[in-house]
This record gives sequence, structure tokens and C-alpha cells, in this order.
Amino acid sequence: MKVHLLLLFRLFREAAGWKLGFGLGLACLTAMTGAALLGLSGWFVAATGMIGLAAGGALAFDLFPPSMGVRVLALLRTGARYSERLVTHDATLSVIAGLRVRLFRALARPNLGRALLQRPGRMLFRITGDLDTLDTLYLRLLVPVAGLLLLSLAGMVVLALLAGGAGLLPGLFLLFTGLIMLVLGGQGGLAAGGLRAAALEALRLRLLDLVAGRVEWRLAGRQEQVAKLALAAETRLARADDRLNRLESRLALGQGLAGTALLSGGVLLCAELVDRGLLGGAGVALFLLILLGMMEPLTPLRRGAVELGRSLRAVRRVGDALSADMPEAPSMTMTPDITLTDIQFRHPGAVAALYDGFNLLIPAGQHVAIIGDSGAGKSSLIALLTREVQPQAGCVSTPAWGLLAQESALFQDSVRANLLLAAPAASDVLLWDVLEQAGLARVVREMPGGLDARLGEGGSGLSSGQRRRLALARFLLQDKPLWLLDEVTEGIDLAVATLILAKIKEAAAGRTILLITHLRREAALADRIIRLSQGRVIQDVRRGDPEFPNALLSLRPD
Ligand SMILES: Nc1ncnc2c1ncn2[C@@H]1O[C@H](COP(=O)(O)OP(=O)(O)OP(=O)(O)O)[C@@H](O)[C@H]1O
Repeated sequence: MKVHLLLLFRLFREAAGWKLGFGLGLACLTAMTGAALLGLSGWFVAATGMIGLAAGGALAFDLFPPSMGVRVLALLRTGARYSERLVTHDATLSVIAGLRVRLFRALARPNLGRALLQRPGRMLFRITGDLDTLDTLYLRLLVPVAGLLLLSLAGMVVLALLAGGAGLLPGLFLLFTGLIMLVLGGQGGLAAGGLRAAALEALRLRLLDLVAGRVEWRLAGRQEQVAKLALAAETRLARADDRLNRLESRLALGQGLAGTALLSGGVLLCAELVDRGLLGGAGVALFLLILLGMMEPLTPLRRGAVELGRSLRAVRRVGDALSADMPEAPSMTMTPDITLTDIQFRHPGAVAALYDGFNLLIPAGQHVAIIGDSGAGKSSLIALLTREVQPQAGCVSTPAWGLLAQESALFQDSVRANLLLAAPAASDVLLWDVLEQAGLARVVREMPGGLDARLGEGGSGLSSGQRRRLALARFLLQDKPLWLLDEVTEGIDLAVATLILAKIKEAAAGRTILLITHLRREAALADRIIRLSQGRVIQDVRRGDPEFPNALLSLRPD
């Protein structure tokens, strides 16, 4: 935890160090001017009232300095409060935005991203809920703690000047109250905050399941049960919220009692000091109002204390992901040929290694089909080449690659934005050209807005064949020396499949192509066929070899 906190503070400092410091300074200035304003105004009102009563006193009392002081302090406080809100929130939002990118990058690292994808709800929660919670660290903890410390110390100095050693007591009492609040709030909030985070995560997950699988749930007659699970998560969330609210109410009660005790003690102390002739009537007003002002940071601190548990949990979870030790494999290099040397690879959680001393060389420009029964290791080979996973030992080297998979992600955005993902600087002429090549130009031209027509989630609004063509158009935009094709025409009708394969063949000259397939029509593009079984090469034939046609014939016909 300590390591994670230090890491996050370092990232906070790197992202917006001076703004965070400036915001902290402004917050302290706001608290100090607030207390000083309250004290000075109280003293001024009391002093003028008392002098008004005393015959001839008004003539001797110079109103100008205190009234000027009140005005200056009021202006300073207003300006400081406004700037503090601007600076602290701006700093926090920019830190969180930067952290979101870093966290996303960290989660996208090989292996870690894969592991988390098995629990996508958790991944979503890390990037959203956990990160948003981190703003409390600065806004609701660091800022009020700094304000309370500074105000207590400054208050101790001023009150000690007014009332001697006894003036130190209120400041010490306030520091003690703040500490108790943090400890009690942190302890109580840890369990309830944990329950809240878990319940919220479960609720999101259940709701996503319910919406995404509504047809299947309905057909299986299980909609009610899943809805009940979502309701149960919501009930847990409400219960956790209730616990947190109760905790905050108890802390508010404690704060109220502590404030009353402090003021009552202050009144008694003032009475004693007045008796001894150490404090005048206006001094009493000054003393008591400064006391009131000193309590101001307790309220934000109370809220921060309740959130402490939740914040620390977020620190641990975000810190875990950010600091996960994932060595950037020195074994991954870029070369014109594809070379895999002495690869040892075991999927996380698998009992045995899939690849054990695996070697493969595919010279630049070769077109290779990888075939084999289900589970032979074809997709894992692509995952190794694309660095989606890292081998435990051995060396992988490839040229720069583009990947066309069976299911390519399309986004809820315009056709243009979906295409530009592959080539951000591509002109409209180029976009229409690849759409034409993929046989989709006419369809897009007829859509309202053309290239600006918006697609729904996952490319909805297009038929599945049209989605595959759009994915192909995007793929064609990438001018990469190596094309990796993962069962690209699996499950689509012959017309679209023929078009896709023809386009790939047309653009294949001069590139290395590695495709994995169960289909004869796809393997027919290759001039070399490699058959895998249980992570080993059991057949390696080239066009012209007598075995080549048999290897093709062993595949599923179109
Ligand atoms: N993420 C994973 N965790 C654990 N084991 C895995 C994982 N992914 C694949 N495997 C296992 O590794 C082996 C090879 O899987 P892979 O997906 O590479 O096979 P494939 O040849 O592509 O199969 P298919 O033709 O069905 O797509 C299988 O036994 C599979 O169960």
C-alpha cells in the first residue's frame, strides 16, 4: 500500500505538481483569511460597540485600519476561494485524465489485459469508478488536512499571544479531533466502502449481462433470475450506502459535540482571562470567533474521512495495475522475416506448456497458411506474433504487422472515424478507394451522411457481411509488410468471402502473409501450408510438393 501511495503521489506530482501545490496554498490561504475575517469582524463590531458606550471613546478610536482590514480580508477570501476551486479541480481532473491513459496502457499489456478481459466488469470499474475515487485523495483529504494543520498552528500562535499558554489548548484539541475523525472514519469506511465498491461492480456487471443477453435470457426463461441477481446487488449497494451515511452522521454528531465543547471551553477560558484582567471585551469576541473559524476544515475532512476506506482500496487496485511487473520482453524484435526460436509458452493457468521448444522461420514475402485441428495452437501463434501474449522463454521477431480477425471491433461512431483508426491522416479519396475495393462504397454512399453516417454499437446498422467488408476496408488502409489473417472468411457467404479473398490476393504481392484457417478457399491463397498439432509442426509443405494438394483437400470445402 505504501509503495502504491508513493507511486500515485509521484504520478500526481509529475502530471500537475505545481498546480497541486498552488491549489494547496490557495486552500490554506482561504482557511486562514476566513478565520482572520471572522475574528477581526467580531473584534471590530465588539470594539466599536463598547467604545460607543464609553463617553468620548469614539473620538479616540481609529476606525480606518480595522474596517480596511475587514475589506481586504473579505476580498482576499473571496478571490482565494474562487481560485482555489478552479485550480484544485483543474489539477485533479488533469491528473485523473492522465492516469486514465496510463492505466489503460498498463491494462493493455500482454497477459495482464488478457487476464482482466476474463472479468471485463472489473476492468471497466478500474478505469472508471476506481480512478474517479482517487480525486478524493487530494480534494477531500490532503487539502482539508493541510488546512486544518495550518489553521490549528496559526490559531495556537494568535491565541497564545492573546491568552498566554492556555491559548495553545484549542489548537491541540482541534488537531486531536481531526485525527480521531480520520481514524474512526477510515476504519468504519474501509469495510463499508469495500462492500459498496463490490456491490457497484456486481450491479454494473449484472445489468450489462441483462441488457446484452436479453434475448438469450428470455428464450431460456431466466430473465427473472438474472433480474433478481441485479436487484440483490442493488440492495447490497443500498445497504453499503446506508452504512456509510450512518457513519457520516455519527461523525457529524461527534464534530458538532467537539465544536460545542471547544466553544464552551473557550467561553470558560475567556471568562477566567477577563477575570484576571488579561483579556478585554473585544478580545473575547476575537478569541471566540477565531475559534469558530479554526473549525472550518473539519467539515470537508469529515467527508474525506468517510471516503478514506474507498480511496485506499482504489489506490491499491489502481496501484496494482500500474506497478504490475511486466518485463517488456527483450526477446521481441522487428525483422523482415518471421522467426520464432526456442519458444516456451504456457497459457496462464494452463497445466502444461502449449509450445515447448517451438521453432519456425517464414522468410519475407512468403504466403503461409497455418492449419490444424481445433486446439492445435493456431490462435496462440497469432497471439505470440502480435505480442498479445509473451513467451516464457525464446525469441519472437516479425516485421510490422496488420491483423484482420474474424470479429473486428467496429465502434459507435461515423464510418469515417471507424476507417481513420487504421490511418488517421487518410484523405476522403483514399477512404472511398478502400471502400470501393471492399465492395462497400455503394452502400456507404446511400447512407445518410455518407462517410459521416453514424454506426451503432459494434457496427449495428450494417448487415454482418457489410461489417466484415468495412473491417476489410479498414484493414486495406494499413500498409504493413506482414498481414496476419485469422479465419477471415469463416461464417460468411461465398460472395463476400470470394470478394475479401480476391482483394487480399490482389494486395498480397510483396507482403508476407500468415493466415490461420480451417477453410480450403483461404488456404488456397498460400504457397506454403504448415499443419500444427498440440503446439508442434507435423506437416510443412510448399506449392509444387506432391502433398500440397492433399493438405488443401483435408480442409473444409467452401
Ligand atoms: N487464455 C487461455 N488460457 C488457457 N488456455 C488457453 C487459452 N487460450 C487457449 N488456450 C488453450 O491453448 C490451446 C491452443 O488454443 P488455440 O486457441 O491456440 O487453438 P486453435 O488452434 O486456434 O483452436 P481453434 O481452431 O479452435 O481456434 C488449447 O488447448 C486451448 O484450450
